[in-house]
Amino acid sequence: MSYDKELAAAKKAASLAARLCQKVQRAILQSDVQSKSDKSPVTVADYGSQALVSYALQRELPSELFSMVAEEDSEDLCKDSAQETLERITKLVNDILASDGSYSDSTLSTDDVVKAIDCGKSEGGSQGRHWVLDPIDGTKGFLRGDQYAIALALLDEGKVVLGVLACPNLPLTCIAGGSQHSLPGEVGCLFFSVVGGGTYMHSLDSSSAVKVQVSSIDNPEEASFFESYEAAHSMHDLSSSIAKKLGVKAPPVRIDSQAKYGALSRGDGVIYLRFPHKGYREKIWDHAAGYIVVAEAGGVVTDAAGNPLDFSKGRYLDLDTGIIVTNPKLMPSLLQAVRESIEEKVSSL
Ligand SMILES: Nc1ncnc2c1ncn2[C@@H]1O[C@H](COP(=O)(O)O)[C@@H](OP(=O)(O)O)[C@H]1O
Ligand SMILES: [Mg+2]
Ligand SMILES: [Mg+2]
Ligand SMILES: [Mg+2]
Repeated sequence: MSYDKELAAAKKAASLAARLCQKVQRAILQSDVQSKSDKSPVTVADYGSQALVSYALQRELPSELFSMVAEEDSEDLCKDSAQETLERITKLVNDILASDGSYSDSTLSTDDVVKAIDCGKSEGGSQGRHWVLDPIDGTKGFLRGDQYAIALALLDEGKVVLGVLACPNLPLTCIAGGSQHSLPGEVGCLFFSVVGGGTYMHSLDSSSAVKVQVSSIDNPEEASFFESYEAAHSMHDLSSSIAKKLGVKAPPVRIDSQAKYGALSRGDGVIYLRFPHKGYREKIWDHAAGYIVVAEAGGVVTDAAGNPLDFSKGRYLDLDTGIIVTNPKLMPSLLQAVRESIEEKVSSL
């Protein structure tokens, strides 16, 4: 099956959203940031990005039934106290569309923006097609001026068939061994994959793509690994014990967001370890696009027990303890190190 028009629509939608995020990140205001009910941050750019992607996908693919599973909703925006914020988001969305020259026949009202955001309330599942969107993955990184991603994927009958990952602050050249702060040189990458078609990357400012592949390193001593910058999102002590067992020598490369999947897909590092603290449930939008970008570049993504990720169960991923990513050669020894480290952690409690 061809997903050409869906891919073109997804790339356009994610690129527009990336432009909005870049504009906000350059001049973030205190009033642009709110706290959600789970205490996590959300900004005008998260909402604006979600509205833009939703709107652009529906304009680009008018004949398709539209279903989207996305992180944000308009509940907090529809409170009286948020009217100004909603107006600011609406202006941002219209400004980006105007500067791009897209859809010049229409200007969005605040109601249109709320509707576009709330198109993301689908439950997903194993039947039909569903877009999966994280409008800003790594909002904490975005607020620090570090890495973040606009992550958009398409589920078809429960399988991820397409993914686009826009990473506005990711250098075009290798980041392993360095920090996530932008090195001199060009930043802003867009990764895209369609099932069976490989993974490609280009600069956010051009469309000339190169095919990327995960690293083929099979000696852990030469491997470097990625993990969350935020210790609250992943247990750094557990990943350190796994890395030690494997014989990894390099220190962890800590960066925010699914930019980790993008960087791994082009061989910047060989391993990504994610072990949330007890009780956390992973959402599909935090992994769908990253998963296919890595899988189509030849990598393997599983839970801590080695099971493939199942995106067909609704808004959450049901999985065993954590997510691990590497190339096929390293996976068996990584799984063993994970198993042993988890057993040691459990027996020390
Ligand atoms: N306690 C927690 N444990 C694990 N992940 C968490 C978490 N709290 C938030 N997250 C998720 O971690 C994502 C960021 O991942 P990373 O640590 O790789 O940058 C967040 O995405 P958002 O920024 O889209 O909300 C959020 O979904
Ligand atoms: Mg969030
Ligand atoms: Mg996220
Ligand atoms: Mg997000």
